[in-house]
Amino acid sequence: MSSIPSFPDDLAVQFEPYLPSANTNGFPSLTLTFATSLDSALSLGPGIQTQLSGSLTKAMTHHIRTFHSAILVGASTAISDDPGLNSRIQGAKHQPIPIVLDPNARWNITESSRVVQTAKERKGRAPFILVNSQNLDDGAVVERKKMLQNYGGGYIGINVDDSGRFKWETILSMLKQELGIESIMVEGGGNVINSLLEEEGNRRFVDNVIITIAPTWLGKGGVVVSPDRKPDPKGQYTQPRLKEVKWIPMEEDVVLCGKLNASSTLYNGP
Ligand SMILES: NC(=O)c1ccc[n+]([C@@H]2O[C@H](COP(=O)([O-])OP(=O)(O)OC[C@H]3O[C@@H](n4cnc5c(N)ncnc54)[C@H](O)[C@@H]3O)[C@@H](O)[C@H]2O)c1
Ligand SMILES: Nc1nc(=O)c(N)c(NC[C@H](O)[C@H](O)[C@H](O)COP(=O)(O)O)[nH]1
Repeated sequence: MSSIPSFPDDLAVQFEPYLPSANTNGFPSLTLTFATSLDSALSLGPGIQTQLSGSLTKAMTHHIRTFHSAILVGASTAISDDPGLNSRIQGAKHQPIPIVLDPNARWNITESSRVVQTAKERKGRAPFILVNSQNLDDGAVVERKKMLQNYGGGYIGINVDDSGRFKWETILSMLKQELGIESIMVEGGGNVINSLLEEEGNRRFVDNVIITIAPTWLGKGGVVVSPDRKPDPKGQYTQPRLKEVKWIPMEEDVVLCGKLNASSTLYNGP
């Protein structure tokens, strides 16, 4: 994996207000970062890795990774992209811990997975994979866990809810308590991003948002960012709308920065 040229200082300074800061809600600071097309697609389809960022916005992503204790993706992204989940920016001073949400232990991570190779070469950290607690004793999980522990990673069991998912509240407090994680950069995919943008118990856990918008349409069938409108018990939908918005043009892309946790706009429906 080749190294990415450093991110220019005059651009880096523009992102400072959107970097993690100590959170008052007791959870790690959460940054949502992804690249999207003009039709809100992350990729051409499930399982298809699709390059959207240009070279400068790619460098921006790797620069931002160095400010986070952890980087988090869903199992389908891990399976389709075989990601490194490290920062490949020249002179990276800090590497985030990779976290993968994989309740059903679908990801067959091996010694030759890129993230493990990266950890072996000390260019990044070994991942922690979050599985449904019931799958911790599964033979394949036990083997993979042993392999990951050699490099400082592992598997962590979490109980799932009725829909087979982890609650974000549980994920975030567990990561803080067990791994000492203070900030998390969530990169995708669609399933993970949409669930974070939906309300959980009347709240959302996203603090900062940094979205790269590329000048292209991926067409129907793509993996799209479009959360379900989940009404609260009074039937109201709280529309997530960014505050303190900044648009930063970068070569052919534009990067949208904003904050989500300030009070959101109420949408009363048609
Ligand atoms: N453009 C980008 O910035 C970007 C970023 C990441 C991924 N991608 C692309 O997105 C696609 C994958 O997205 P996707 O939506 O298919 O899958 P995903 O990566 O969001 O993974 C979904 C899986 O993650 C797990 N998961 C998610 N939320 C969970 C929760 N709350 N509790 C427990 N488990 C949970 C489940 O196993 C679920 O099936 C790929 O094509 C990938 O290349 C693009
Ligand atoms: N910023 C950005 N621009 C893109 O054009 C694109 N396709 C991604 N995709 C994100 C990516 O799919 C997941 O975050 C990875 O899976 C991480 O992969 P690496 O660690 O870089 O190897 N991200």
